[in-house]
Order: sequence, then C-alpha cells, then structure tokens
Amino acid sequence: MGAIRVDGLRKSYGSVEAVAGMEFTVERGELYGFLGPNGAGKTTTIRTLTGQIEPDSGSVRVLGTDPTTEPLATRQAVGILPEQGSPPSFLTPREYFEFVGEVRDLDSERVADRMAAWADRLGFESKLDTLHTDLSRGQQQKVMITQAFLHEPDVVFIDEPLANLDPLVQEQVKQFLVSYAAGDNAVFVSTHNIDVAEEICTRVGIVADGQLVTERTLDGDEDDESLLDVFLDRVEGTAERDVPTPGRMDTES
Ligand SMILES: Nc1ncnc2c1ncn2[C@@H]1O[C@H](COP(=O)(O)OP(=O)(O)OP(=O)(O)O)[C@@H](O)[C@H]1O
Repeated sequence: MGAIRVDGLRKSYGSVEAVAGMEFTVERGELYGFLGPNGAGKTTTIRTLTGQIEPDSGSVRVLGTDPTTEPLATRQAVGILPEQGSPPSFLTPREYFEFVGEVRDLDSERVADRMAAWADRLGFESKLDTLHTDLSRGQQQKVMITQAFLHEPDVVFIDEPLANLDPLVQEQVKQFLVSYAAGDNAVFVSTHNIDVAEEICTRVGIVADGQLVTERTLDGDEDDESLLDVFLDRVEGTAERDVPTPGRMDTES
C-alpha cells in the first residue's frame, strides 16, 4: 500500500507553481531523504502530506488516510517536526509534553516515561522545568524532536532533524532515526545535508522545480557517483541552488 503515497500532486501559490506533478511512494521500514534546492517544493509537499494545506490536484495518502479530506486523522497518526518549528514560549518542556500527550491520547504515566527516556537520550533532563523562551535553539530542537516521537507514530515527517544540535547529539539522533525506521516505521526527512542523507537514508528522492527528478536507493552498493554529484547533475539549471559548490569548482579547474 505504501505508508506515504503522492500521485500527480500540484500546488500553486498565485502564479508560483510550487509543486508541479510530484510522484513518489515511501514504504514502512524506509528512512526516505527528500533533497532539493531552495524553493524546489519540499515544504509545500510536506505541508500537503500533513494536512496543513490542500493540493490543487493530485492525491496524497498517509497510512491510508487522506490528509486533504481527513486532516485530523492524518495528523493524529503521524509525527511532525516542522520547518523552523519551536515549542510554545510560555510552556516548559514538561508542560508541553503533557499537553502533547493529551492531544495524542496518551496516559500520563506513558508520557512521563517517554519524556524521561528522551530527556535522558538527548541530555535535557535539567531543562524539563525551564520555560522554552529560556532554552537555547538546540535545546528547543531537542524538545521538538521529542514531541514528534512521543506517541511513537508509524510515520514521521522531519524537516532538518539535526538543525542546531551539537555533534554528539547529532550522532544520537541519526542512530535513533535509523533504528526507528528499521522498526517498520516510515521516516521522511527533508534536508539540505547531503552527507547526512547519504549516511543514514535507505532511499532519497531529489526534487527540482516542484517535481521528483530522480530517486536513489542507498544500500551500500552504489556506483562511484556520490550523492552530491547526482544532486548537482539533477538540479543544474533549476531556479535556486543552495548547495555548497567546492565539488563543482574542482571539476571546473
Ligand atoms: N505561502 C506561500 N505563498 C507564496 N509562495 C509560496 C508560499 N510558500 C512557498 N511559496 C513558494 O513556493 C515555492 C516552493 O516553496 P517551498 O517552501 O515548498 O520550497 P522548499 O523546497 O521547501 O524550499 P527551502 O529548501 O528553501 O525550504 C517557492 O518558490 C516559494 O517561494
């Protein structure tokens, strides 16, 4: 069936065609990397998949639900770490997780156990009762990661999972994402970090100008072409590019 299905998705904002016929499927057990230059349509696709905006045409399905017609059912079933998301400034992490637990229909004991496990895993136990406004960006990101996984969803959408995290925590989050997907869940990661995608993803899709231009399975059996080279080849000439260019300069010199 596919945990995530996108068929012929189109979405414009006025005259800007943000998504122009997107197609892909993600199965359970996959850690799928969604790569593309700035403005390629990644966030618009994720916002459609999580019921935050409606497509102009095409169809999307998440765990068999239709985020367009039943957005609450979709959002109840999935975990979401949004782009530039931050926890409410007027709550502490503990209060926020208790609130998320209520929305997610988790009993308070379960919330307490999972909150303790995540605080221990990411090292923010001492901040559980500090207002978010007094946390660093990295500490807020740890809280956002925790809320996305608190109800142990079968599908998780994550935008830039490692933003603002120190290298030690980055390693822990990478390992966690790999093991979470391996536990028969679908983890969908939008990122500009090609090295990280190459390291942890089982498959990547490269997006340009609102369409999926190529997919690549990362099973350790790849040919010599690096993911960065594939990316640069496929996004050449598309509207905005935000990848570092040293590899390109090397080939030109
Ligand atoms: N709310 C909006 N109103 C008008 N145009 C928008 C809106 N959101 C996105 N766009 C436009 O749609 C296109 C796709 O944007 P989107 O945010 O989906 O790209 P992205 O791949 O997530 O980019 P980035 O990597 O920079 O986050 C861009 O041209 C953007 O300017």
